[in-house]
Amino acid sequence: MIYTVTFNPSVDYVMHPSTLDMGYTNRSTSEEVYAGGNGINVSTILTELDIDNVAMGILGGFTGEFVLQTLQSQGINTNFVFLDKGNTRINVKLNGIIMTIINGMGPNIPISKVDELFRRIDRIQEGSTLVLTGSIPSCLPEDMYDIMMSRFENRGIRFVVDAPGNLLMNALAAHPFFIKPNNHEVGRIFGANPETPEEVLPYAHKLHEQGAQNVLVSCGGYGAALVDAEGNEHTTKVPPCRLVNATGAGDSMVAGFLAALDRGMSYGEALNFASACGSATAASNGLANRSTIERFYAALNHLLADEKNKVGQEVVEVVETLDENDEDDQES
Ligand SMILES: Nc1ncnc2c1ncn2[C@@H]1O[C@H](COP(=O)(O)OP(=O)(O)OP(=O)(O)O)[C@@H](O)[C@H]1O
Ligand SMILES: O=P(O)(O)OC[C@@]1(O)O[C@H](CO)[C@@H](O)[C@@H]1O
Repeated sequence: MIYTVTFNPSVDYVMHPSTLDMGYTNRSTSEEVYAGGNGINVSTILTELDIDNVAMGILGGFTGEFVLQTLQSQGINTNFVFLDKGNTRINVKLNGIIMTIINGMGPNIPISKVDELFRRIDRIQEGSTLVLTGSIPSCLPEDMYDIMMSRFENRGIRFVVDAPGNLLMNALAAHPFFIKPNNHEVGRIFGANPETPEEVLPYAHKLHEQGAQNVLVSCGGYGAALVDAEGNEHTTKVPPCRLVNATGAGDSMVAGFLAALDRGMSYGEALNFASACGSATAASNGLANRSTIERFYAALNHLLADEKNKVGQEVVEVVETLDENDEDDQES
């Protein structure tokens, strides 16, 4: 069973302003509201792919109720601790000419609620996977993931960590099963500026040597690279597509990689499937649905096969058809 943990979930409020002038009233042409937060996004995609999982974390107030109800209406298994006071944050995504994001700080979380969450995690079985992903609210210790991995080590639990900077680096000593930084995060860690999958590979090897088993580095529209648990390297691409909203694209990759391994795919195939999940979300309003993921996976396999065979045109046609089908999906 896979368990995701989200310490600071959110209501993701996406607005589509045609202007964004500071100091003036700007108006949005449409809005969407989603249950968000990294672990919650991972659980949403896992559920979409029929992989058993439970979303855990801490919720509060009317916004917390919205998140819980949304997840339950999507058939996602939940196990959240509820705060006595304070509201789950609202993260505003201004999807205009350039995406501008304002993420809330989130409520104050008393340590008693963290203890309650830990007691629930204590009950998970040997062989489970625990996904620790996203930022930690400033009211909690910065080394929270470290604390958790120490508490739950020697219990036969696989850890997945997708977190920025020190949160990630501190976690390496506990040999997480899988980490997924993006190319910018890797660049900040090593004082470099890698952009492409080929450029991130040397840094992925370093993170592998420092303790992480599988290191998947996403590179936005360039694709992604993987140094797997055996130290073998793989790279992948994304099918050409129109970027709609990349919020949750990284989380979709985390879910896709775990789902693929669960289905018995090889590491290389799992990387391709993860990339299809990420790009399917980047090309969707909200997180991708299953049929979009499957079409993107087929398109990516076409692209990779075509590259091998040096044919090219067919891929463009497949993806153009995908774009049209996706628009149909979203309207229905
Ligand atoms: N412009 C794009 N076109 C196609 N696919 C994209 C694009 N941007 C992101 N993706 C897909 O999403 C994956 C993750 O993107 P990215 O490297 O930006 O991760 P991230 O920063 O962790 O994402 P986020 O924090 O937005 O969830 C990429 O590897 C790719 O599959
Ligand atoms: O403020 P954080 O915790 O760093 O990021 C939160 C967030 O931006 O990440 C998710 C996408 O990955 C969104 O659903 C959510 O709003």
